[in-house]
Amino acid sequence: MQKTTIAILGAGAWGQALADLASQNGHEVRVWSRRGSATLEAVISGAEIILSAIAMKGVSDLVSQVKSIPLSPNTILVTATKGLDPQTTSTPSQIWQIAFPDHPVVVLSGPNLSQEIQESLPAATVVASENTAAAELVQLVFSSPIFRVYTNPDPIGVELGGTLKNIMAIAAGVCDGLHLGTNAKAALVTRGLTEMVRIGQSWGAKTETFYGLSGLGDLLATCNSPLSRNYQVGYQMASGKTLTEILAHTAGTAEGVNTCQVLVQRAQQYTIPIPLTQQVYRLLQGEITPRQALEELMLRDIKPEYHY
Ligand SMILES: NC(=O)C1=CN([C@@H]2O[C@H](COP(=O)(O)OP(=O)(O)OC[C@H]3O[C@@H](n4cnc5c(N)ncnc54)[C@H](O)[C@@H]3O)[C@@H](O)[C@H]2O)C=CC1
Ligand SMILES: O=C(CO)COP(=O)(O)O
Repeated sequence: MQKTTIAILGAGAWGQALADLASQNGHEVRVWSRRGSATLEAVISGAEIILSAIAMKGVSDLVSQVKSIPLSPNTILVTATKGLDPQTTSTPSQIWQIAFPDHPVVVLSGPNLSQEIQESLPAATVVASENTAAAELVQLVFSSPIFRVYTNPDPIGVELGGTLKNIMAIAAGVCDGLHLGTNAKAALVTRGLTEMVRIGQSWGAKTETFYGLSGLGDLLATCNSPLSRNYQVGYQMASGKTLTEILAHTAGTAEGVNTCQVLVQRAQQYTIPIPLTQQVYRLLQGEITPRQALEELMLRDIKPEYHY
C-alpha cells in the first residue's frame, strides 16, 4: 500500500509495539511521549493517522492538547487505550469523538499482549469504526504476516471488550493464585463474559461483538497469561499483598484497577448486576480477602444460567 504518515501518541509498551508494526510495513512513523523532546504539534503535523496508546488517566488532557492544534479534516483518530474515564464513565473513543465530531474515530483492540508482539509472535486484532473506509485504511496500515487485522462496525463493543476483560483478568489472577483449579477458572471466565455482555448491552454494544477477538479473545489471552499486568495484580493479591504494594512494583499500567471503580459507579447509576466486578472492587478496596470474595460469589442466590 501507499506510504502513510502516522503519529503514535504514547511511547509505553503498547505505543512502541504499534509503532514498530507500522514501521515494519514501511510507513512513516513519529512517536510522541510526554517525556520526549519532540513537541505534540511537530509529531502530529501532516499525519494522516493519529493513534493514541496512552494510559486512560492521560486521555482527556491529551485530547484537549490535540484539539488546540489545527488538523487536516481527513485525519483519522485511532484509540488503543483500554479504560474508562472516572469523571464521565465515557470510553476513550467517546472522548475523542465528542472532541472531534467531524473526524473518523477508530478503536483498535484485541488479544494483544505487547511483549509477544514485540517478539514477532503471530497475533490478530480488530479495528472498529462507524466509518468503514477509515477502519479499512487502518487495517491496511497495520496488517502484516505476523499481525492479522479484522474490521468491525461496532466500535463501542470492541472497545468495551478490551476494557472490561481487565477486571476479569484480575479475578483470574486471584483464581490461579489461590490454586482453585481448572473448573473454577472456566466458570469464572464464562460468567465473566456473561457479565461483560450485560454491561455492554447497557452501553448499546452488540452482543456478538463480545464473542469475537476483542471480547472472548482478549479475555482468554489476559486471563491466562502471566504477561498481563491485570492478571498479575490478582495473582499477587491472592498471596496476601496489598494493592499499594503490588502497584508500587508493577511496571506499566494495570487499567483494570481504575476500570473496576468506574464500573461500580456506572452499574449503580444504571442498575446493572455486576457480581464479579463487585467482588473484585471490594478486594481492591481492601474490604475483603480473596477467600471471602470467593465465598460470597459461591453463596449468592441460586438462579437460572440465562433469562431467555
Ligand atoms: N501493553 C499491552 O500489552 C497493551 C496495552 N493496552 C492498553 O494501552 C494503554 C497503554 O498501555 P501500556 O503502553 O502497556 O502502558 P505503559 O505504562 O507502558 O505506558 C503508558 C503510556 O501512557 C503515557 N501516559 C500516562 N499518563 C499520561 C498522561 N497523563 N499524559 C500523557 N501520557 C500519559 C505514558 O507516558 C506512557 O507512554 C493502556 O490503556 C493499556 O490497557 C492495550 C493493548 C495491549
Ligand atoms: O490488553 C492487554 C492484552 O490484550 C494487555 O493486558 P494487561 O494490560 O493486563 O497487561
